[in-house]
Amino acid sequence: MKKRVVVALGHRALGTTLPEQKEAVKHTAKAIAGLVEEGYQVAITHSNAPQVGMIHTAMNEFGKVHQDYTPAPMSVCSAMSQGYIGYDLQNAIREELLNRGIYRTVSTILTQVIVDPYDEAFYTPTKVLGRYMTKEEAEEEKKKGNYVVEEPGKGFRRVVSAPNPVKIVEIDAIKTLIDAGQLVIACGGGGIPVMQLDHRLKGASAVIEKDLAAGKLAEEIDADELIILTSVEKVRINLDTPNESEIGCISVAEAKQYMAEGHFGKHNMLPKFRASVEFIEKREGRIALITSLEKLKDGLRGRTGTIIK
Ligand SMILES: Nc1ncnc2c1ncn2[C@@H]1O[C@H](COP(=O)(O)OP(=O)(O)O)[C@@H](O)[C@H]1O
Ligand SMILES: NC(=O)OP(=O)(O)O
Repeated sequence: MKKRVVVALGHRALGTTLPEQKEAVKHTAKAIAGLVEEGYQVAITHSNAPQVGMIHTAMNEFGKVHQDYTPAPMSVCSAMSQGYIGYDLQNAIREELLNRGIYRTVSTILTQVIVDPYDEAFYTPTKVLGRYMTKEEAEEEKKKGNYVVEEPGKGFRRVVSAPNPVKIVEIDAIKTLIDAGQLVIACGGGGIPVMQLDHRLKGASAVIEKDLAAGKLAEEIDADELIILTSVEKVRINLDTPNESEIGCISVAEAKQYMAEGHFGKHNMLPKFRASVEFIEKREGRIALITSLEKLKDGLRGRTGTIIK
């Protein structure tokens, strides 16, 4: 039977601006096409923090100049980021597959992810987004009820909540496409965060960690492997200390120990570890691989990367 994998693409796989993205996805598509050639069933998810910040700025700041342009909440900006990224990514993968003589439909599913309105994250927004602002602009944001944080020497930035993903709304559509052997891009940017109010889904002002959503997706489609492609070949412990060292192949128990010891940042490596551990613990035989796009092939063969099993 074909191995089923979820690939979570980080910042490096996408770039930020449109010209950067157009170039980056060509490179990314080669890695994904390589997986397809090797016979993997692939579902893809991706980062969106730089893009959603850019879209949010565009939507909300042009309103000051053009009065007909109404502001868009974060959830709508998340939806736009899925389209903005998915469009280029799906076409780049489709093209790369065709170059290799493989015809396969690649679709982006606009995906909503339910979050808990009482999630602790809503009380303490910590996920940094968007451009740097001046002190005056930051004060304006605060008056609107938004949260900002100062990065010393650089300026102020918006911070939003990063609640846990609870349920993927469009999971049946995603499963149907995967079961049909098609490639799916889903839960982009962690999914559009929504709160369930009876039959209604209401957008939440938040951005879900894409690694946690990738883990949830991997669990829901019963994947065999969770592959998190970031900008480093291996995760490190004791970062920026004389004892810094790379993590190779480890057990879930070791991964948990490193998490408990506080080796990882709340919004970079910790979600990758949390997603991996939760995914692996649910079924025997699963693997999580954290490595760079360039090292994917070697990582799959167990030759490099941080591997948790
Ligand atoms: N413990 C760590 N080991 C390796 N890299 C780390 C660690 N902590 C932070 N980083 C940094 O985190 C970055 C990747 O995080 P991030 O950019 O948030 O992920 P993503 O690739 O998913 O977008 C790397 O570029 C690396 O410099
Ligand atoms: N949604 C999300 O986690 O995006 P980043 O990976 O860009 O932070």
